[in-house]
Amino acid sequence: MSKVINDTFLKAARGEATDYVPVWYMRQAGRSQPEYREIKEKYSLFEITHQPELCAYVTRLPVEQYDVDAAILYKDIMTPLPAMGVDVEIKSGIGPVISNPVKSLSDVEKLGAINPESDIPYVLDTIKLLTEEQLSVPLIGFSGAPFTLASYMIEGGPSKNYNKTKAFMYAQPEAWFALMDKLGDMVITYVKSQIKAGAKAIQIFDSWVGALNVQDYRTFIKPVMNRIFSELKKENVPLIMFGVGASHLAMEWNDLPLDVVGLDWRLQVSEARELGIQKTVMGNLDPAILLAPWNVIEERAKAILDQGMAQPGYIFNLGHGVFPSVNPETLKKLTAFIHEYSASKLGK
Ligand SMILES: Cc1c2[nH]c(c1CCC(=O)O)Cc1[nH]c(c(CCC(=O)O)c1C)Cc1[nH]c(c(CCC(=O)O)c1C)Cc1[nH]c(c(C)c1CCC(=O)O)C2
Repeated sequence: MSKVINDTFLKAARGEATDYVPVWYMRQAGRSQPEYREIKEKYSLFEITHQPELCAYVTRLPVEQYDVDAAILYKDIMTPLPAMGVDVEIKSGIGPVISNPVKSLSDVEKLGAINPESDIPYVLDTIKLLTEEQLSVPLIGFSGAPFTLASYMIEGGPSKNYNKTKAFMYAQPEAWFALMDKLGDMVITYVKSQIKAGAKAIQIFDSWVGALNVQDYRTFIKPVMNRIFSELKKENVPLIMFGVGASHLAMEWNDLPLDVVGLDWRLQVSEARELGIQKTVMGNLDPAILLAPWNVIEERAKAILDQGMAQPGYIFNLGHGVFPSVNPETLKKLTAFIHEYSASKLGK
C-alpha cells in the first residue's frame, strides 16, 4: 500500500508535462535544520539510521516544513559498506574515514556481497514506515555509484585529487574491474531492496566522478554504469544521475538507460538542452546563492526556471547539497516561489 498523493515529481521525472515545476533539495534532511541538530547532539548519523522512527522523522521534516515535492531518505552513501567488510566511521569535520583501504586484488576479493534484508533491515523498515504510513510525496531512495564509493575505499577518506584511486585504476586494471563488478552488484541489490520496500524513484550519486575525463569514464566507469541502469530500468521507477563538476560527462549519462540528468551549477539548463540532452533535467541553483539576499535568490531561481520550463521534463533542485548555514526559512520561501512562479506560467 502506498499513499503517494502528489505525483508531480514522478511525472516530471518521466518527462511528462506538469502544472507546476516540482522541487526538492539535495541534503534537505539534515544539518541545516535546528530540530535535526538537536537530535544530532545525542546520536550519530549511523545511530539515527538504525532507528526507523527517528530516521523517518528526520526524512519527513523538510517535506513538512518546506512543502517540497519529494523526500530523500536520510542516510549516507556509506551506509551499506560495513556489510561488505569495509570499516567505515564518519568523523566529524572530516567525513567518512576507512581504516582498511583497498590496495590490491586480494583486498577486492575479500569484499562480500550484501543482503539488505539481514544486513540493513533498518533502512528497509524506515522506507516502509515512510511510504506506507507517513509520506504524501514520493520517497527517493539512493546509492553511491561505484567510482565515488571506490574513491573512499581506496583513498581511506575524502580526497582532493583522487590520485590513489586513479593510480589503482591505471596500474591495476584487473583489480579495478573486479572492484567495479562487486560495487555494481552491491548497488543493484541495494537499490532493488529499496524499491521493493517502497522507494518511488532512485538517485545514483556519483559525486566525484567528474575527476575523470571522458575517455577514462568510457573505459573504466561507463560499462558498470550501463549494467547498473540496464538492470534497474526493469524496476520501472525513474532513475536519476548526479555528479559534481561533471558537465563534461552529461552527454555520457544521456546515453545510459536512465531518466533524469542531474546538473551541478556549472552548466546552465539551456546549455544542457543545446548539447542534446532530451531526458528530464534536474538542477541547478548554486547552493551558495542561498546565502545571498532574497532578491538575488529570486532572480537566479527565475532564470533557471525559465530555462527549465522551456520543455516538459524539468525538476528544480540545487547544484549540490544545502550548506549547514542556510536558514530553513529561505528554503521554505524558495519552494513557494518556485511553485507559484511556475504554476503561473504552466498552470491551466
Ligand atoms: C562528503 C561526506 C559524505 N558523508 C559525509 C561527508 C562529510 C561532509 C558532509 O557532511 O557533507 C558525512 C555525513 N553525511 C551525512 C551526514 C549527516 C549530517 C548532515 O546532514 O550533514 C554526515 C555527517 C548525511 C548525508 N549524506 C548524504 C545524504 C543523502 C543525500 C541527500 O540528502 O541529498 C545525507 C542525508 C549523501 C552523501 N554522503 C557522501 C556523499 C559524497 C554523498 C552524496 C551527495 C553529495 O555529493 O553530497 C559522503
